[in-house]
Amino acid sequence: MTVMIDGRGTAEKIRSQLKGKTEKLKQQGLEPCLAVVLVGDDPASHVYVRNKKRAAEKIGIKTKDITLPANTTQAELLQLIDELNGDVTVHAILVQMPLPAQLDENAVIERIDPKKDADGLHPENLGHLFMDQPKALPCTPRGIMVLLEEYQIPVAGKNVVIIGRSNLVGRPLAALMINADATVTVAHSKTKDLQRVASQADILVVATGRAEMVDETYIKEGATVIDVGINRLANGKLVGDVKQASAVTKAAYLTPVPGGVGPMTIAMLMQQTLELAEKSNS
Ligand SMILES: Nc1nc2c(c(=O)[nH]1)N[C@@H](CN(C=O)c1ccc(C(=O)N[C@@H](CCC(=O)O)C(=O)O)cc1)CN2
Repeated sequence: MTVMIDGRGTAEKIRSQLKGKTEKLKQQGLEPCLAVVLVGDDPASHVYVRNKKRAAEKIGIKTKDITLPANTTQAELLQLIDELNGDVTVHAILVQMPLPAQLDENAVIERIDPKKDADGLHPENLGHLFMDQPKALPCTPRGIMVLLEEYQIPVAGKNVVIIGRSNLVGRPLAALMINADATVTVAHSKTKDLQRVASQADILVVATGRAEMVDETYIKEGATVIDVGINRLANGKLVGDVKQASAVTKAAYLTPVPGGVGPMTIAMLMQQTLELAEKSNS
């Protein structure tokens, strides 16, 4: 029988621990503050940002909300980031992705002070991760590692296959897995015989952005399957990149969608905000 990995419950547990940590910081005179920058009208981004602000509020983290129109220029956004970098009351900065097409995401991420990089996506922080000396970490990959730890799923010596090579998930997760002594394969749209590659995995992470693409033919008997996808179907139903009903015939562990990796991304963002605030004080 497949164990469904409860990301929502794990995130809730982490959030309640973070609440205590926030209270302690406040007693020391430090009020942790996360700046949340949202540009444009992408409906999913609005939902995620709202959920992030709610999570912060529940924990006691202050947010500074900046919503900009879809026609914001690169110069305007960079100027805003410069202001947030220089604002001593802001400890962490998050720019919600994706940005409208006229904006250069990499240049925006690079402008954020690495010491205020809530998403852990600045090249300096990715460099520290690749050197196995992590500082701020990308939130979704970090959340996946915490879930594996929580369910005592060993990583060292295991074959890990990650389908997807994005800067947000695939690439940093590969580094985290290598640092945890896994043998890692990163597969992508040009990978030949993907089913054969995927079915070698003890831990299969799917981040393709293609609804229910992966079924039991990609999965080794007894594997752990981590579904990073979030796709809204025409009928409004939310599904992952893994066909869950098919995956349960093979997987020993599986993350659901919703309620798996997504809530962990937000919990890790909160944890990182507190860590950055704490470090700003030392
Ligand atoms: N700056 C960033 N942008 C984006 C990131 C990121 O980590 N940093 N990741 C994704 C979106 N994302 C966070 O921003 C995110 C996506 C989904 C969830 C989540 O909790 N999903 C729920 C379902 C929510 C729904 O009803 O739609 C779930 O899976 O249970 C959290 C965060 C791209 N952009």
